Amino acid sequence: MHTVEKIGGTSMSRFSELMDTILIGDRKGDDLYNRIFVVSAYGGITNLLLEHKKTGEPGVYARFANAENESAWSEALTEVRIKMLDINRELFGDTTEREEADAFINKRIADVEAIMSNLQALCSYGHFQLDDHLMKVREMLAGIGEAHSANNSVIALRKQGVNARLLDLSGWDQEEPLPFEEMIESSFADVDVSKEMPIVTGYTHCKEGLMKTFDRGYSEMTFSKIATKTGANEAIIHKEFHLSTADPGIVGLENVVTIGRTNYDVADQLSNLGMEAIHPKAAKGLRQQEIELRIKNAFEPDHAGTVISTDYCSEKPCVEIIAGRPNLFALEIFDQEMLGEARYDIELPRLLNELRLYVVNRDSDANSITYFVAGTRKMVTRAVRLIGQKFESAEVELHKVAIVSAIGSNLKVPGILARTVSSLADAGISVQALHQSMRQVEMQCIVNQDDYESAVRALHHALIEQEDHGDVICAA
Ligand SMILES: Nc1ncnc2c1ncn2[C@@H]1O[C@H](COP(=O)(O)OP(=O)(O)O)[C@@H](O)[C@H]1O
Ligand SMILES: N[C@@H](CC(=O)OP(=O)(O)O)C(=O)O
Repeated sequence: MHTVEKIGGTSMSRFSELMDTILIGDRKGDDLYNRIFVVSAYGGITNLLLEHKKTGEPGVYARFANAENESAWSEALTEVRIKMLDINRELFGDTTEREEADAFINKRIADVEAIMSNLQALCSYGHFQLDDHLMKVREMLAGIGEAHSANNSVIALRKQGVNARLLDLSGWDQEEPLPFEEMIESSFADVDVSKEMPIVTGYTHCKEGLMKTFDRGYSEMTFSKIATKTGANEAIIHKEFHLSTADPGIVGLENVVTIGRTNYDVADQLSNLGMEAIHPKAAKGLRQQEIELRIKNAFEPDHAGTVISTDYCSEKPCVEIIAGRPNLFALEIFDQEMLGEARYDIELPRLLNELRLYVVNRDSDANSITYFVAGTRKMVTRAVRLIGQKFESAEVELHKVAIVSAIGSNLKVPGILARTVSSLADAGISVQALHQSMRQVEMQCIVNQDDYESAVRALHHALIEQEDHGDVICAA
């Protein structure tokens, strides 16, 4: 029986520590095997290759797609190359391993650069449209990030005598794309996990287009598909911290409590806020095959971590996590013609979707609707213009906001809403809007962007630190 284990990008950036914890540690001989590792690109690399996941700042792909200036994307690609070579130097120093690692990535980057230049030249002729090829470019670029980290891991592990094997699913040099499941099956066909340690790229090139169907966070799709196809005993996601009651980076490692158990419903709420405990679509396959999912701290391998299951519900009602999402835009549409008119509810989400703006939440009253969206300012400004054109009597306003949210598998705590609002008021934070749905798994407060971190700290202090949870809420 084997496990499938995903290593997130932030953890991959601390690779030498991973060698001493999850990859090798004290393991010898057979104990090293029966583990399949799926790796993400090193932290920040996919952001540079595509666009920043949270702020939307353009990377190579976004510059190429916008085609504002012909050389902007190639300068950005050079920047990524330098960054990748820096990582290689840090990992391997002046060794032959470094030469091998550098040659691999230089070749990939040179190939993709040539393809992109040729495509740009071709599309200067009116018969060829850049838009028709953008998704392929996006996939090629994304795949380089994972090929880099996976190849380096194999080089480093082999040097330590581990029989690591690179499974490059990014489709380089492949003639025809296979369907997702077939791609996984054929890649594992001749792998003996009891004697080899597969290091698999988080990006899978496939007919359906992993990027098109799942977009960012795709490595979790590869991970869950491998777990279900190979019949894993357990699926494990390794992260930089334990899944905690709040971001340790904001409230301080000494104030957070580790979450021992939670359910997929809570994980979905976290993912909506951009903290991907697990990609919601990745969770589905694992759930259906009843494969247990565990989130672990990559640097504390002996800790049981967090087990996510379908039916867990905290016995005692309590807030389990304070999560949130900064850098959102509130797009407020006021129109007295709106009363009793369903057109707005139908057309506005469609327009936002076409502009690839992610709607985190919405609220409405008799004559206004506000969407809380994530995306670039450029796209949001475009949305404002298009809404104005479509609904002539509408007045559209934009505000920079953040969402802070209290989440729990059993949130039916008496008076919780009042405690939440008064803790923010006591911290001098003005609440711009408040959401709680009848299912009571989450309570969201909209605050000004500048108040984001202090709001997370105030809620964590009031709703979690006051409770006596010890080190772990419900140890796994
Ligand atoms: N509730 C939380 N528990 C643990 N980490 C959190 C939490 N909320 C936010 N974080 C932050 O998430 C970061 C990891 O981000 P993520 O994108 O999930 O990483 P990865 O690269 O491993 O996929 C950590 O550095 C941590 O600061
Ligand atoms: N590196 C990719 C894929 C991924 O899933 O990354 P991470 O595991 O670091 O969230 C991204 O940023 O989208």
